[in-house]
Amino acid sequence: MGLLVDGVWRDQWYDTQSHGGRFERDAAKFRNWITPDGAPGPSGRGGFKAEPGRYHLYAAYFCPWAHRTLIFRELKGLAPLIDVSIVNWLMRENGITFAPADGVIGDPLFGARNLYEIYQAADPAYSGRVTVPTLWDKETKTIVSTESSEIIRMFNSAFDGVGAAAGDYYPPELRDEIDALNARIYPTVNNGVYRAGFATTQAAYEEAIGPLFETLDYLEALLAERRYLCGEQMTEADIRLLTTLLRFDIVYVGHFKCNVRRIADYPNLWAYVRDLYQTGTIANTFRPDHIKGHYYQSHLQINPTGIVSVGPSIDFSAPHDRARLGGSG
Ligand SMILES: N[C@@H](CCC(=O)N[C@@H](CS)C(=O)NCC(=O)O)C(=O)O
Repeated sequence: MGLLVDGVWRDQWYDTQSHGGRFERDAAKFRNWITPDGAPGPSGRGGFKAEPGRYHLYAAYFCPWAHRTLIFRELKGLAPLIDVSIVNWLMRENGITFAPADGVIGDPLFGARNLYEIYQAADPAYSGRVTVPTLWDKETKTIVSTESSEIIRMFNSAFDGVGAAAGDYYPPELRDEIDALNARIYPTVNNGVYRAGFATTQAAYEEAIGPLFETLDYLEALLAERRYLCGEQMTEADIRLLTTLLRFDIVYVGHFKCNVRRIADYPNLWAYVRDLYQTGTIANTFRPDHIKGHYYQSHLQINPTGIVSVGPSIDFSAPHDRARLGGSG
C-alpha cells in the first residue's frame, strides 16, 4: 500500500492524522475522456477516439470502483472491444500487483508486475496514488482516466457507433434524478463505508455511520415502490449502488464495523441486490473470494492477523420477486 512520489514508489498507508482521524479520498488525477470522434470530453484533453481494440482496462474484482467498470463492460457488450487485466486482491508493500493467482489476468502490454509501472510508463514523474480502475490508451501510450464514475459514462455511450450493445444507463430525461441520487449515495454509502472503516478516531467513525444508515433507510423506503432507483429502468445509479451493496454483508458489516443493520435485514434492498445481480451477465463480475481476501488481508491496520472470516453464507441467486414492480431486468 503506497503511492508514487516523483515517479518513485513509496510504501505508505493513508494519512488520517492530519484530518482529525478522517479518511479523505484523493481525487483521481487522469481525467481525460474517450469520445466518439476524439473531441475533448468534460475534462482533460482530446485525442481519445472510441475505437475497437485501442484501449485496455486495468481492473480488479475486489474493488467497488473497478467493479462498476467491469459491469458496464458486460452490460454494453464491450468485451470484444476493450481488453481487460484483473489484478491480484492482495495489496501490501508494492500496492496493487499482477501476482499470478486464480482469477488474475496479467498485463499483456508491459508484462508489469505492479500497477505502479503502468503509471510510470504514462508519466515517469507522476506523483499520487495508483488505483484501479485505470484505463490505458495503446495508441498514445498513456492513461486516459483513473476515475471510475467517468469511465462508466464513457462505456455507456462512446462506443455505441463501433459495436457496443444497445442500452443507455444515463438517459437525458433521468439525468437530474441520477445525479441527485449519486450526490447522496457516493459520500454516505459508496465512500461512507470507507470513511467508517478507515476512521482512526471514534468521532470520525460515528460521523460516517449515521449518514450511511440514514441513506440506506431512505433507499429501503424508495425501493418499496420502485423496482430500480429511478423507477422501471435500471440506470447508472443502480450499478454504482450495487457494487457497495454486494460487499456490504460479506465485508463492510464486520471488517468496516458497518453493523447497525445488514442488507439482509432490509427486505427491499436485499431483494433489489439479488435482482440486479441476476441481470444479464453481471454475476460474472462478482468474485467474493477476491473481495474478502482483499479487505481482510490487505488492511492490516484494521485486521492485523490477516485472518479472513469464513461466513456469512449468502445466496445472491435466490428468487427476488421484484418483477412485480415493472421494468425488464
Ligand atoms: N476515484 C477512484 C477511486 C479508486 C480507488 O480508490 N480504488 C482503490 C481500490 S478499491 C485503490 O486502487 N486503492 C489504492 C490506493 O488508494 O492506493 C475511482 O472511483 O475510480
